[in-house]
Amino acid sequence: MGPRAPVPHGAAPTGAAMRLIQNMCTIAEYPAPGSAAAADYCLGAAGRRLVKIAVVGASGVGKTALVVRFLTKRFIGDYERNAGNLYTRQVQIEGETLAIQVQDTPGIQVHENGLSCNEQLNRCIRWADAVVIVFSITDYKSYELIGQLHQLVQQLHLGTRLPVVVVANKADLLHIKQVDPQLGLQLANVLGCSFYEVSVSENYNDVYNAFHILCKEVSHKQPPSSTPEKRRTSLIPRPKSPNMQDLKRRFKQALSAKVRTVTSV
Ligand SMILES: Nc1nc2c(ncn2[C@@H]2O[C@H](COP(=O)(O)OP(=O)(O)OP(=O)(O)O)[C@@H](O)[C@H]2O)c(=O)[nH]1
Repeated sequence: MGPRAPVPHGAAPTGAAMRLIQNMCTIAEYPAPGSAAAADYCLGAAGRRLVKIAVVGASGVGKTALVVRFLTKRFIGDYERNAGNLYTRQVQIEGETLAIQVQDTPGIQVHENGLSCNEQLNRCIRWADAVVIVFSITDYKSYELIGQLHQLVQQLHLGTRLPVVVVANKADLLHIKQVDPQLGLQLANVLGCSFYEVSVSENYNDVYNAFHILCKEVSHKQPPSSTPEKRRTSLIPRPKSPNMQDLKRRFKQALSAKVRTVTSV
């Protein structure tokens, strides 16, 4: 068995989930921006391009289950309430291996006067290259939150169109459905987001596809030429072009020396 994942402060996935996920830390443990450790995080040992994804949504919609399913292909039914863990894995996108980091975020509570958006959530969204907004088809309030969360993403990324996918989870619980997944699709279309209806408990492929499409969108937005490897090669100094004046002068000197030698014979 590999090394145990560090146990984060506060609540976390159950022991079973923890043992499945090797490469994990909490937001608090994330290296400070600009530090050497952060640079390692950004590229990984192999210098791969990095895609950072934040998973947001109301409490209990299945965010942790979704992330764990994506990372391990397993559904682990029971999680303690989440304090915000960061997970990493690699994915193949169009022949390129990308390092991806997935940030699970604490569930949002809805109050009469709006969202309880703490600074931790804002920080996660600011940090992300792409966002998964999750709602549950068994919870109408979680559906109503989508618009506000999308707005928050836009506010925190002014001037950029961040790739966002809306995920309607718990598709297996049709008997207690409160939201028709069609509504989710319509809203996603209006917001210009991709949409997936999934059952984290019953299907891995849909979960994988939702993350895959985000990675693809991000990778298209960050052309490979911006990778540090490429930038490094462009920093290698080009040989200086020969100075023509200098060459001419030296040629003349050599010529006159030869003439002198010939005349002295
Ligand atoms: N039937 C069913 N249950 C699910 C599905 N996805 C998640 N669950 C269950 O829903 C409950 C909540 O899942 P979590 O992953 O903890 O939800 P969360 O959004 O991370 O919750 P917070 O940590 O409070 O934000 C758990 O009991 C899961 O087993 C699903 O697709 N189908």
